[in-house]
Amino acid sequence: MSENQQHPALQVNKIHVSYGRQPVLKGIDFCLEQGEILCLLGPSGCGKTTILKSLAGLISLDSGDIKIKQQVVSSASKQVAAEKRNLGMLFQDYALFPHLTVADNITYGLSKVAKADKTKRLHELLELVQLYGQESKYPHQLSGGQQQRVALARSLAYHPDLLLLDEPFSNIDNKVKFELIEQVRDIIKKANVAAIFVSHSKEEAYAFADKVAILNQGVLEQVDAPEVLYHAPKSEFVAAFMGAINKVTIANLAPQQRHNLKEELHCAERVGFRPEHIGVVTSDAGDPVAENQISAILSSKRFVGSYYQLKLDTPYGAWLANYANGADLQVGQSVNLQVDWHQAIAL
Ligand SMILES: Nc1ncnc2c1ncn2[C@@H]1O[C@H](COP(=O)(O)OP(=O)(O)OP(=O)(O)O)[C@@H](O)[C@H]1O
Repeated sequence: MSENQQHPALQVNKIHVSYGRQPVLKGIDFCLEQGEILCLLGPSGCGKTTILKSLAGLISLDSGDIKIKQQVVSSASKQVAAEKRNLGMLFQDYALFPHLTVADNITYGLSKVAKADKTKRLHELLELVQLYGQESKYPHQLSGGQQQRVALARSLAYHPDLLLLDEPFSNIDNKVKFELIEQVRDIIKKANVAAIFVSHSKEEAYAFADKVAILNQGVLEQVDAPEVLYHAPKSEFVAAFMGAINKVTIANLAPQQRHNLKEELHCAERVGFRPEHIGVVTSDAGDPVAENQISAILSSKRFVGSYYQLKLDTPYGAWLANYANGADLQVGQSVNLQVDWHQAIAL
């Protein structure tokens, strides 16, 4: 095993950061392997940009430390200058030089490299970001996605140890965004560089990141693969942040519902389940309710494309359900619900 594979590319150890007397990061702790992509995700003001600035060396720490490739770059007593951290950066506005060609933009940071090596690296990078043949063009002659790939090639030019991406897809048209995300992900994987990505969008995080770190008011709630965050959130905040969730207090559940819960949930106080885990059975008012079903009234419905999102008044409160045949349902009608309790999670 090589040196790089044995040690994480990045270690963030219990960092605390304040602006004046206001604590903003409260003990953030995570690691990243070489070639791994982590997304920082959370509501506005939770501290995503502050983490990125701490990694970039633009903000000093109150305590804790940051190591890049085993070297401490930030601690309460040490601050390696931003330009000495060997970081690549990619921002939402590409920040390409409009008067320079693609080739000159890409090699901008390689001024101290010998000409032959620079040309070799340029060709490798053009190949990597699939812009061969475009090297003499100027930024305004390229699409937004192509410009972002030029910016990415520039940020990878000097083999950074860590790539920082600050909302790089937010200015890209939705129609081509996910294609670009896939391309950028492929490029980062080929370059085998560790990358930290800040985003507001769950969908971008799902498509781009290997792991997602969910932040809440300066605290890291959970770091996991997107599927784990969605299906096995460790807190109610993460559960709700990752998508709609129906909540129930177990003590209120009828015994025939409660006994379908997984055994390990029997000692939880509250459980939640996703709207896709409710089956909807239409019924006529007055029809008997089957033992495993719950009767409810449809309070609203919303067409969201491949299904309808139903809002239901149930004996346990308002729930959401996803239902394909929503066109046939009338607001105000009674329906019976069958919850897949096996999918419920502790909150
Ligand atoms: N220079 C500053 N001085 C004082 N407080 C600041 C400063 N920059 C940010 N903050 C505060 O620190 C907290 C975290 O801000 P930060 O920009 O890291 O959040 P964020 O998660 O990136 O937010 P957004 O998603 O809106 O960009 C917020 O409460 C913000 O108001």
